[in-house]
Amino acid sequence: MKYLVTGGAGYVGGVVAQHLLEAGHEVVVLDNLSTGFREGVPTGASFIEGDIRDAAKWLDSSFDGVLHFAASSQVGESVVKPEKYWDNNVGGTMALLGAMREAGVKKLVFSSTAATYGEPEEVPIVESAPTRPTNPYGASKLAVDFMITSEANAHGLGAVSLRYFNVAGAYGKQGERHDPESHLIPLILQVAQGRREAINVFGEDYPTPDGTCVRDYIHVADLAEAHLLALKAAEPGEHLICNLGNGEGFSVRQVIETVRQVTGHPIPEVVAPRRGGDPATLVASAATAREKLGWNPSRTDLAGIVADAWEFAQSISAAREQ
Ligand SMILES: O=c1ccn([C@@H]2O[C@H](COP(=O)(O)OP(=O)(O)O[C@H]3O[C@H](CO)[C@H](O)[C@H](O)[C@H]3O)[C@@H](O)[C@H]2O)c(=O)[nH]1
Repeated sequence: MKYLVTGGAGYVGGVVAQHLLEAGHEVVVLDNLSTGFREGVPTGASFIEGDIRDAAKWLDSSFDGVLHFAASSQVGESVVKPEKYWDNNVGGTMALLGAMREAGVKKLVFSSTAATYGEPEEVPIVESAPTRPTNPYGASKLAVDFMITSEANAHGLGAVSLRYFNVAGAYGKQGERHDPESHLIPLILQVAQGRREAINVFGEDYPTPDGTCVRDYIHVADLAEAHLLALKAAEPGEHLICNLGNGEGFSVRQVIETVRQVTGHPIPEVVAPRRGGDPATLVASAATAREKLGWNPSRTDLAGIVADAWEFAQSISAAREQ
């Protein structure tokens, strides 16, 4: 099959593109390199440097489906620059859906997020939980989910939205890196590398066992496998929404301790004020993904996830020093 992967020069999109190639598919990556890296596009994929708003230039009936990752995805930035999120995530996806309709491409897998739920009433979170996003990033992704449902109902699109919890780890040459770095595991690894003195713990007075925020960390390769299963499960005229997480929560302090064990570095920590908009606990129920996609994550051990992230962090530092 031939698939368009938007955002395929980014972390998750690149890993999914790699999995598609390994499964024998033809892959065309469309990425404007605003946050992605050209070298992250897997070998064997064709690459178009371009914007999703112009997808109609390249999308034609030779494609069997689209996997859509291209988006702005920084929660903090979305609060100060909401217009960027409505424009890129909502406007961009509207253009992409229009191009798909014109070209007769009827299958879509969309990268949605746990941020669509906001502060949950109950954990683990099921897909029928209330969606009350606490920031424009989550709101823009929720708006896209609604857009996709209506496209499926009106025009027969077969779609699956995958709501990711905290994606981590690495696969092949793709790992997590942002500029500036803002995510917990890569930041702690920078401390282990001596590039940062200490890790800030954003709040230790949450209603959790050790007072720090609890998240559900999922290996990027397990996440990628769900996308290939979603392509098989997508049915014309239907929009399926599935959470992707391991169903087990780890606190910020547990993650720091795991990084100490994996890297052998002491990792000093500094308690800092809470970060705005952080829910105390986000843990997925992935029962829908297991039942409807046949998904069965196998890399659920946090130390293993951190070890893969550590190997990637070391490889990019070695490349930087050359
Ligand atoms: O220096 C840091 C960085 C993070 N944290 C804490 O570590 C946890 C994880 O933070 P991340 O920034 O790594 O991840 P988030 O849970 O905030 O974000 C994830 O979930 C969001 C939705 O809520 C978005 O989908 C986002 O892209 C995704 O990475 C949070 O409690 C955060 O407060 C710290 O204590 N110190």
